[in-house]
Amino acid sequence: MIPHQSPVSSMPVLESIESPQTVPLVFTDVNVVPEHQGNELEKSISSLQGEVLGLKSKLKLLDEKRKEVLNKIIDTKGSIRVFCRVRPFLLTERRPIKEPVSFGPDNVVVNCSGARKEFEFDRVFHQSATQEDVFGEVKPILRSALDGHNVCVLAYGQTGTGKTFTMDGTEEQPGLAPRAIEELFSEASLDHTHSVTFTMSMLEIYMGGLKDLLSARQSLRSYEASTKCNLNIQVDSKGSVEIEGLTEVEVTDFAKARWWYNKGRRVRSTSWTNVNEASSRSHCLTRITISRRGDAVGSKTEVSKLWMIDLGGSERLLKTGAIGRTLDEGRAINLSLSALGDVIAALRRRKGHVPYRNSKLTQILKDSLGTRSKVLMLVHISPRDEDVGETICSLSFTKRARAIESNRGLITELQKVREEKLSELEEEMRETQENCKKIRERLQEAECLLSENKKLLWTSNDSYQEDIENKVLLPTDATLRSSDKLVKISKSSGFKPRFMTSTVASRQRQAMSEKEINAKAQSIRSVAKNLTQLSTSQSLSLSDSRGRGLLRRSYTKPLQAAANSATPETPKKDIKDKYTSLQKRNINDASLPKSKMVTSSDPNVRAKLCHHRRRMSSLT
Ligand SMILES: Nc1ncnc2c1ncn2[C@@H]1O[C@H](COP(=O)(O)OP(=O)(O)OP(=O)(O)O)[C@@H](O)[C@H]1O
Repeated sequence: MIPHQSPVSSMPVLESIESPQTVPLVFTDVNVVPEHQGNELEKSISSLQGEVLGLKSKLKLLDEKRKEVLNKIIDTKGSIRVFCRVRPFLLTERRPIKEPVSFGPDNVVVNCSGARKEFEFDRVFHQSATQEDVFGEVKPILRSALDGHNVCVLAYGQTGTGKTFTMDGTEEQPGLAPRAIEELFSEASLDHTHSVTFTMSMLEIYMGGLKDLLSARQSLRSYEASTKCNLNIQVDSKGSVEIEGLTEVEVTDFAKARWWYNKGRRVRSTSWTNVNEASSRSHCLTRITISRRGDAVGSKTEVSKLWMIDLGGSERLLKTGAIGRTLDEGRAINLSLSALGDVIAALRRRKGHVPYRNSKLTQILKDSLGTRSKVLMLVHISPRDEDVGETICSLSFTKRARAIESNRGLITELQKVREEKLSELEEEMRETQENCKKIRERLQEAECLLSENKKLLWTSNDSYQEDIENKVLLPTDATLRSSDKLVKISKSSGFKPRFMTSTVASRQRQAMSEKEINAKAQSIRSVAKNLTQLSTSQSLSLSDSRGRGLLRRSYTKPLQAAANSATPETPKKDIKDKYTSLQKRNINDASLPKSKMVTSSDPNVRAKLCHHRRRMSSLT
């Protein structure tokens, strides 16, 4: 392995041959990179390349292991996990003397008309639980999505119990969806063996129809627009579900994803009900499609989906005071929730026939609610005594889902074995992740060093080539004095290896281009000077960025001063006259390149000139 040192510092030989004189001396080459250095660089590069390859394959193996262990953990815990979140009392709500709902870490007890009902969950989030606490439980399942599994996170519950709060959150307390998207990007950025891309879609199931929330048409925010949506649900031969015509946007970073997500949320249908001021009247589905491809040649692309679903409120229609369309919306929501319950019940009984076709919701989720996928359901309940009836309904619904993987029937002995297995797996997972982290860090270092060394080698080869081409061979003391082609230079004179300094040819080229720039800048200056006296609304374009740089340096202050002095009191006619005469001069000035001609915001004038869009202010 190559020692960790910067490429420039990989020249200890220079230090060791210091002269014993009072002024310490170091030596460097003049004409060419010493052969031994070039060889060292090449050796270092090939060794680093080997190391990078080795680390990548190690990382791949560890990643496979991590995937396997995570899968085992999720399977042991249950591929359908059900959590319960209890909403805190709102400021407007009266707190009862005896609260009807009490909870432990993994159970909820509801007291209703003297009867006591108990429900078990994988975890219960109390009123004081933060968004971060909830996200902590969702995180591992996101890793599964990146590993190629379809994942479904569903927020279920009565209207006004906090489903939207959990999924979307607020600016200060972001919910699961934005946190999950951010986590996906951060995890993907750590993956050195795969390239990962994300696309995003959002849709709403409203009154039994599908509404594309990211479509340009939806900005109309009208009901009519939604009914015009024509999205068909298709299932391919592999059982993968696709929605024909659904807008899918590629999101390259978290900021973009967040922007699209907020756009979709704004379009969602909400209306006022007795229970919630901005009640969601539909199921809102956000889909992140993850495409993951290995770096190795011939690697296949794995595609998986992460669904984040804010279900419409399950509700007793009379209680919400719904009439007219709101009543219809409530009915549609309840129908599809009941279809979802049926699907889950069928999966639980492992029945051959699963009634996916009974609602759009279950049709869409067909490939994400099955055996190979991971499901996380968050049931939301209200702490109020007025809501006890709905609370029991919601808890009973999720009890069906949980029963698919329920451990209730297991005897204590078996449960103990399961717990032990889980803690072993979790320990294995921690170790694997730790190893992955170490290898990733070393890989990053090696890749960085490799690219620096390559750059160095490339620069030195390039300089060498230039010198040969121009037949410039400087006679030096060094060539005479030393067989290893070194020359004395003072240490204090800012030592640089030969291959890091400019060559004669490049210096000549630089001098020539500077001359050219100066000439161009001279003509530009005269134009700019006149121009700034006119108006700041007029524009100038320079095709030569180097000239622009020069102009910027020399004219920043005068231009600003001129712009400031071009006060609103300056008579417009005067400006126009001056400007027109200047234009005539410039148009006739053949020496002035077209791209440097002056243009005006006046359309009549502009027609005669080149099309320049850059504003004067952009040059300052
Ligand atoms: N955990 C919580 N902490 C603080 N406020 C909450 C919490 N959960 C919900 N709320 C508040 O309760 C109100 C209702 O929540 P939200 O709109 O999320 O309910 P919902 O279940 O999505 O309702 P609907 O089904 O009608 O859309 C909101 O004002 C929300 O801010």
